[in-house]
Amino acid sequence: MTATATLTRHAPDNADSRVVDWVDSIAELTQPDRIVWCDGSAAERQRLLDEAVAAGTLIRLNPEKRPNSYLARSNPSDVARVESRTFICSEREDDAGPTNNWAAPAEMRVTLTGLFRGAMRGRTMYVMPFSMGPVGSPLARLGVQVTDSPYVVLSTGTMTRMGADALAQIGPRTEWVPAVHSVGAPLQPGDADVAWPCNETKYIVHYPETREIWSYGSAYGGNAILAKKAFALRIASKIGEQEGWLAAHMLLLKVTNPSGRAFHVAAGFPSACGKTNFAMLKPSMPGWTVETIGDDIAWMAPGPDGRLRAINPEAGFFGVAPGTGHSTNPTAIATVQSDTIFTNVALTDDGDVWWEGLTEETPSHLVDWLGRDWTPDSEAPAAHPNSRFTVSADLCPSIADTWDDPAGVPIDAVIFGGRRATNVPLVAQARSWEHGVYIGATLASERTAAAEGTLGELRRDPFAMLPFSGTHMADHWQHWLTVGERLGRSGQAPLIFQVNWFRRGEDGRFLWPGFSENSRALAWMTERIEGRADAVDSPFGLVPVDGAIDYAAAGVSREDWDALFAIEPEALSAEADDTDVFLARMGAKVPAAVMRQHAEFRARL
Ligand SMILES: Nc1nc2c(ncn2[C@@H]2O[C@H](COP(=O)(O)OP(=O)(O)OP(=O)(O)O)[C@@H](O)[C@H]2O)c(=O)[nH]1
Ligand SMILES: O=C([O-])CC(=O)C(=O)O
Ligand SMILES: [Mn+2]
Repeated sequence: MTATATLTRHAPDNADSRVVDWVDSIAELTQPDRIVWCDGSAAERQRLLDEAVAAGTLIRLNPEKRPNSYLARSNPSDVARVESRTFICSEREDDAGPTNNWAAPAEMRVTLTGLFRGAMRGRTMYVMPFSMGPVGSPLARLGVQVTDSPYVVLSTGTMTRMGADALAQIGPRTEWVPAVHSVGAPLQPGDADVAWPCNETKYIVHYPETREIWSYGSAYGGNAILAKKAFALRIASKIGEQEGWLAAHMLLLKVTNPSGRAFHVAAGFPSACGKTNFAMLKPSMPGWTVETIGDDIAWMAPGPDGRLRAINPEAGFFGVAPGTGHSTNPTAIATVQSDTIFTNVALTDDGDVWWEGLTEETPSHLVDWLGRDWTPDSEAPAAHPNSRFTVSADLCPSIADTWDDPAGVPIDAVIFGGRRATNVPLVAQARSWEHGVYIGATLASERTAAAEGTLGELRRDPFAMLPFSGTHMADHWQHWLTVGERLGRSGQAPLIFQVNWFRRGEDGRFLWPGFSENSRALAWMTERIEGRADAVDSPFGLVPVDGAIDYAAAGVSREDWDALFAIEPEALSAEADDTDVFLARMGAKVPAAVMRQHAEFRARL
C-alpha cells in the first residue's frame, strides 16, 4: 500500500464509494503527498488563505482598505483561457464540430495519462465536491474536482457551492461529473515552490459522452475552475441536448418597471462583452430597477408550467476588473469592497488594488501586475487587461432575493449581443424564435483579452458559445429550435432580441454611452413584451420607432442615434457573404431554418 492510499481513508464517512474509488485512482496516478477532502467551511477557507499568503501565492491587502481581500499575481504566461489547447474529445469528430479542437478520446487518454503520472508529487491534492445550482434543486448538477492548486480551491469555493453539503447529495445512484486538475508542476524533495506554479504544456480536455474533464498546466480561472466553463457550459451543453434543456453563456437579470411588473431576461454576450455589467445595471431611468441573478452562465429548462425557467448554476462572480469603476459599474465596486480575491490587478502604495478605469485619476505610483514599479509614464497598463475579481454573489447589493430559488425564474426575453464597431444596431427584436436562433447562430464579435488571440479581430461567436460548446455548433442551433418549438406550443416562448453597445462613429468613439443607459434599450424590450412599444421593420428585425427610446436623455445626439441604426447596404451584403462562408464551414448539419432565415436576411437588404 502506498502512502497516498492510506491517506485516502480520511475521506468523510458519508462519501460515496464511487467517489472514494475515483479519488484513489487519481491519487495513484498523480502521486500527491497529501489528500485533503474539502468541507467548504469558513475555517477551512481561512486556513487555505493563510497558507497561500505564507506561500506567496496571495498578498494580503490592507484590511482597513479592503477587508479579507487578497491579490494573486499569475505567472505572466497564464493569464487567460487557452482556446488552442481546449479539446472536445467526443467519440466521433463530427460530434465536436468544426469550431472545436478534437482528438480521439483513446489517444487523448494516453497523452493525459503520461502528463498526469506523478504530476502532483510534493503537493496536496484537494478533493472538492460541488453543486452547480442550489443544493438539491431539480435543475442543479453535481461534480467533484480534484486539484493541486490552493488558488483553484479558493476560487471554486467562491464560484460554486463546494464542500460537505454537495458531497452529501451524492448517493450510489447520483450522477456526478469528475474533473481532474493539475498545475503540472511536481516538486522533488528539497525543491522550492513558486508563487504560481504552472506548465508551458496545457490541455483543457472534455469527454462529452462519459462526462469527464481533465485540465493540465494552468491555474487561470477559465482553464482551472472546471465547474465553470468546462462543466457548466461544455459538458452541460451536451447533457442539455440529451435531456431537453439549455446551457447558455448568459447573464440573468430581473427588471422591474415603474408600475411594479417584473421581467426576467437572459443575455448572451461573448467573454468581456458586458455580461457582468449588464447583470448589475443601475438604470438611468427613474422608477426602474434591475436586480442580478447571474452574470455568466444560465441553465434553462421548460418548466411544468410550460415556461422557460432558468437558474444561475454559479455562486459567485469571476469578473473583468479593467473598465469597472464607480461611474460604469458602481454595483460591482460595492461588491468587491471586501472578501475578494483579485488576480493580476495593480497594488497601490497603501496596500489596496487599482486597475485602469477604477478611478478617474491615476495613482502616481503602483506596483503593476508583474510586480514591477509603475508610474503613469509606464507604457504598459498597470493591471493585466484580463485581470479579474472573484467574489461571492451574496455580497452583491443588487442580488435578487430569488437568485438562488431552486425552481429558477421564468424567462421573458433572451438577448444576444456582441462587440461590433459597425453594422449591428443598438437594439432589434427578432421576428420569431426561428429568426432569433439565426441571430444567435450568426453572432459575431471583436476579440477581447479574455482569451489568447488578436485583440479587436472580428470573429463569429455563435450564441457567444464558440469557446464553450461541448457539441457540434449546428446541433446546438437545432437544439434551440427544438426547445423553442416546445415552448411555442404552450404559447410561452420568450421574445428574442439583439443588442450592440459598441457601435462606433467615424471618429472611433462609441456612439452609445452604454452602462446605465443600456436600461433604455432594456425598457423598450419589456414594452415590446407588454405590447406597448411600437417598432418598425429593418433587415435585423424590429427596431424602435422614432420616439420610443429617449436618446436625448441619454445624452445622444440625433445624428448619433441615426448612426446607431444606420443600414449600410454594401457592408451588410459583405457580411451576408461572410455568413455564407461561415454557414458552409459549419457543414451539412446547419438546420434548414437557419438557411431559410439567412436567405430572408439577404432578401431584406
Ligand atoms: N463601452 C461600453 N463598454 C462596456 C459596456 N458594458 C461593459 N463594458 C466594458 O466591457 C468590458 C467587459 O465587461 P464585462 O461586463 O466584464 O464582460 P463579461 O461579458 O462579463 O466578460 P466575461 O466575464 O469575460 O465573460 C469591461 O471593460 C466593461 O467596462 C457598455 O455598455 N459600453
Ligand atoms: O472563463 C474565464 O476564464 C473567464 C470568463 O468568464 C470568460 O472568459 O468568459
Ligand atoms: Mn463577466
